[in-house]
This record gives sequence, structure tokens and C-alpha cells, in this order.
Amino acid sequence: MTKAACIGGGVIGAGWVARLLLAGVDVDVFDPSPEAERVVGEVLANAERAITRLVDAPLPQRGNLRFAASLEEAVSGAGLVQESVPERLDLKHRVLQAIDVAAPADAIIGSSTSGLLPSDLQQGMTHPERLVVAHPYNPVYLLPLVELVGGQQTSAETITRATEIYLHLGMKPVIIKREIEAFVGDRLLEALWREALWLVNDDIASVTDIDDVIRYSFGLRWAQMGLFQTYRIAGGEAGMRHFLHQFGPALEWNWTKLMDVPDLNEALIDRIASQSDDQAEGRGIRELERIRDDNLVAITRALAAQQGGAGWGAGALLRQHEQALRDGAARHADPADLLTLTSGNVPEEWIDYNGHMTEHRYLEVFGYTTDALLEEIGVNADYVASGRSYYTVETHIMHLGQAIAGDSYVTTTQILSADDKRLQVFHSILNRETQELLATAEQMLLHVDSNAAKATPAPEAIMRRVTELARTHSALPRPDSVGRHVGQRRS
Ligand SMILES: NC(=O)C1=CN([C@@H]2O[C@H](COP(=O)(O)OP(=O)(O)OC[C@H]3O[C@@H](n4cnc5c(N)ncnc54)[C@H](O)[C@@H]3O)[C@@H](O)[C@H]2O)C=CC1
Ligand SMILES: C[N+](C)(C)CC(=O)CC(=O)[O-]
Repeated sequence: MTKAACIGGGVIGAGWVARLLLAGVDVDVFDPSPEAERVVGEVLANAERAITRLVDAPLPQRGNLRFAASLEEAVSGAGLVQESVPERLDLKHRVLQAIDVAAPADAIIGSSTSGLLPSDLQQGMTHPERLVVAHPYNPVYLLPLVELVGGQQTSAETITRATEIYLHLGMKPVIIKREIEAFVGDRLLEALWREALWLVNDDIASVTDIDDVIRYSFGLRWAQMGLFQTYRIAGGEAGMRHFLHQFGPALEWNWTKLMDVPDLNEALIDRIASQSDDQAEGRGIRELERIRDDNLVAITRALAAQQGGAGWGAGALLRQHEQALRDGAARHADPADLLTLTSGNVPEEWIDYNGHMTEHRYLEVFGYTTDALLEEIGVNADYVASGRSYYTVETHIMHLGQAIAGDSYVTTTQILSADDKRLQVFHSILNRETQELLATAEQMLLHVDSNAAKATPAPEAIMRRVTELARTHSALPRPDSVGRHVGQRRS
């Protein structure tokens, strides 16, 4: 899918716009609000900042963003239409029916609704089989879950195609077996939310106290193990059965208000809102979003480092997504030419106090390029797991040009020499538009037995590909700076 449409560009619509654009998909937005362009722009800036901190792989070239003058213009040519208008059934009906008429026949229509039944949303549509609830979590660009809920008329093909689309966006689609109001996540959240409102209403705890109870305890647990696995462990060595026998009876005690809802009168709204203002300590929404995003990035990265680097939960998903990004990075593997292995955009975060890309980011890009080269010659995750790999033992970087935020770059690679243990390569980073040479790196890599931590000959299958590339690259001009060392004068 190369183009999507987002109908509604508020909190959730803007989050979808960011997730899609940063996955390289062009997005047309329709939102009649005069504020929509500003909101989407601000959310996108925060999203780009977060994603470049999160993902250790070359991001695809950002998709093009366009604000359409009408819903019909926005959905034209879209493979996915994501509806995120306010939670009112009458409005959703009007919008979904208009999308249904104007969108391409094979477009998937995803609704972001938090709780409306897809069968209700489908009423009045000519092609209801392509509508699926695709319920995300805020911030859409960082939290991977999307609950997929089909209605009575949703086709199995729609669920399959939607799953593929959201997977491609780095998300975790969970297909809900049967439609139910509020699906799974919001059922759980509503129960907690209701109890929290009662606790403030009954003056048992303040807004801050309740948030502290969550974030210093079970909030930390939930990001990594959810509810059931956490309670299994809480059952001790006897596990879940013991846990249920011990704590099951408490469910009958008077611990919750169950389905009662506190009267959200003006006095209670004032109390909650003013306690929430105090808690924010003057920070604006965008600032709070950035704090939230930095924390989520740190948590997800920590999860990605678990299980020997394979990741756990949302961290494992991140690792898989990074691998997919590397595999999909613009690759040009014609052996008679330089290898074009990676490409991306320079994010704001990479800019230093001199106003241009800071030095260690060049090494990062060269590192990705080396990873892509290794994939190219067959050194993939399975190969590394077999106890063999290449280690970089020397790098010489030359900084030749400047890259500023938003610049599009591409890397090229030339194999300079190779034998069964050594691989000498020359990478370049170029500005994709102007082709200006920004930096080069000459590297020496050694093929190693990682368990013995010593150099060992690469097997024939790897050497065949390396030798083929090295032979054809030997016909290319040898870069002037090969073999230069720091401080050496040009002759
Ligand atoms: N805010 C949240 O935490 C979450 C919300 N959702 C769901 O996402 C949907 C949108 O919610 P929010 O983004 O929070 O609301 P919002 O109020 O922030 O944004 C709604 C946007 O829709 C626009 N809009 C209104 N009428 C429109 C029309 N006819 N065509 C196009 N755009 C129109 C509005 O101008 C506004 O920008 C709802 O269904 C909600 O249940 C889902 C997950 C989380
Ligand atoms: C409050 N809400 C029901 C709109 C929340 C959601 O739907 C999901 C979320 O992000 O918490």
C-alpha cells in the first residue's frame, strides 16, 4: 500500500497520520477543522522525534502529507481509509457512507472507534464487507496494538488484508473473536477508570495518589507481562491454580463498585480537573506528550534488549519491525555497480549545536550499512545464531559535507578487498537529492567464530557471494581516500 487516507485529524487521526507517514506511506487527510493542519503538524513533529529515538534501523523515506479539500479527494486512490471522527454513531454513519461511495473498490476501511459495534457502523454501507474496526491506542505512532473487530458483514478477506497492512506499519493486530462493545482493551480500562473516579468522588485518594499507585506498581508490571502471567507468578510455585483458589473468593467481597458510575456533576468534574491541573505543574499538552513518548521509547527499548537481544513483548515486535525495515531498505544489488544498501531521512534528533548531523550518527548510518551488506552476503540472524559472524575491527570516517534535519540520504558500498577472513569495504553517504558526498567510511571486518572469539575462515557459500562482488567492484575506480589516515596531507 503506497497511499492512505485519514478522515479526522484530531488526537487519534493525527497519530495515524504520523504512523503511516513514518512507514513511508503517502497520506491525504480530510478534517474540516481550521486547527487540523496545526494539530497534525505538531503531533507529527513529536512522533518523528520519538520514532527516530526508538527504531534502530533505517526508516523509509517519509511519505507525502497532503490536506485534502474534501473527503472524496482524500480517499481517492487510497489502499486504506482510516476513519477517526468523533465517537457519535450518526456522524460515523454519515462519514463511513461517504467513504464507501468515494473510496476505491478494493480499499480497506478501518474505523478507530473505541467501542461502537462494527455491525452498527456497517449499516447503510454498499460494501460493508470491507469495514473493520481497527482500534488503536494513544499515541498511535508508539503503541503497537490495534484491535481488529469484524462486524456481521465484514469478510474474512478484509480481516486478512487489514492484518497485513497494520503489521506492515509495525503494529500488533489482535483479532477479537466476536464483536462486543468496547472490545477488550477498553472493557478493562473502563473498569479501572470507573473505580478511579469513585475513589476521587469518595475522597479516598487524589488524582495524583491514584496515578502514583498505578505507576509505582502494577503499571510497571503490565508493560512486560500483562495480567494473567503476572498473577501466575503471584501464585508462587503453585502458579495460577493456587492464585485463583487464594484470591478468587475476594472477587465476591465488596472491593469494587462494579457497574455503578459516579455522577459526573460539575463539582466532581471541577475537583478532578483542578487536581489534574496541579499534577501537570504548568506543563502543556505537547510537553507532556514528549515526556510520555520518551518514557515509552525507553521502556520499549529496554524490552527490546531482553532475551539476548531478541526482545520481549512489545520489544520483540520492535526487533522484528527493525529487521523488516532493513530488509525493505532501498537495495540495489547489481554486482556490476556500487551496492546501494540503505536510505533514510535525517531526523531532528540527529542535529547538534552546530546545526548539522552530529558525528556519531554517521557511524550509526555506516553501521546499518554494514549490517545490510552482511545480510546481502548471507550473514543473517540464523547465521549469527550458528555462532559465526563478522566483527568490525577498524573504521576510518571522513566528514566531507553537511546534512541538516529532513535531508534525505542514501548509502553506497564498494568492496575493496576480501579473503576468507577479511573484508575491506568503503561506504559513502550521499545526499539523495543533490548526490553531494557527505561522508565516507573505510572499514575492516573479520569473519569470526563468536564462541571462540577468534577469526576463522568464512564458509564457501558466503565467500562465493563476497568474491563475486569483490571481483566486479575491482573494476570500479578506487576512491582517492582509501588508506588515508588522520592528519595525512593530500598528495
Ligand atoms: N482519544 C483517544 O484516546 C482515543 C480515541 N479513539 C477513537 O478515535 C476517534 C477519534 O477520537 P479523537 O481523535 O480522540 O477525537 P478528536 O476530537 O481529537 O478528533 C476528531 C477529529 O475529527 C474531526 N471531524 C469532525 N467531523 C468530521 C468529518 N465529518 N470529517 C472529517 N473529520 C471530522 C474533528 O475536526 C477532529 O479534528 C473516536 O472514534 C475515538 O473513540 C480511539 C482510541 C483512543
Ligand atoms: C478513552 N478511550 C476510550 C478513548 C481510550 C481508548 O479507546 C484507548 C486508549 O488509548 O486508551
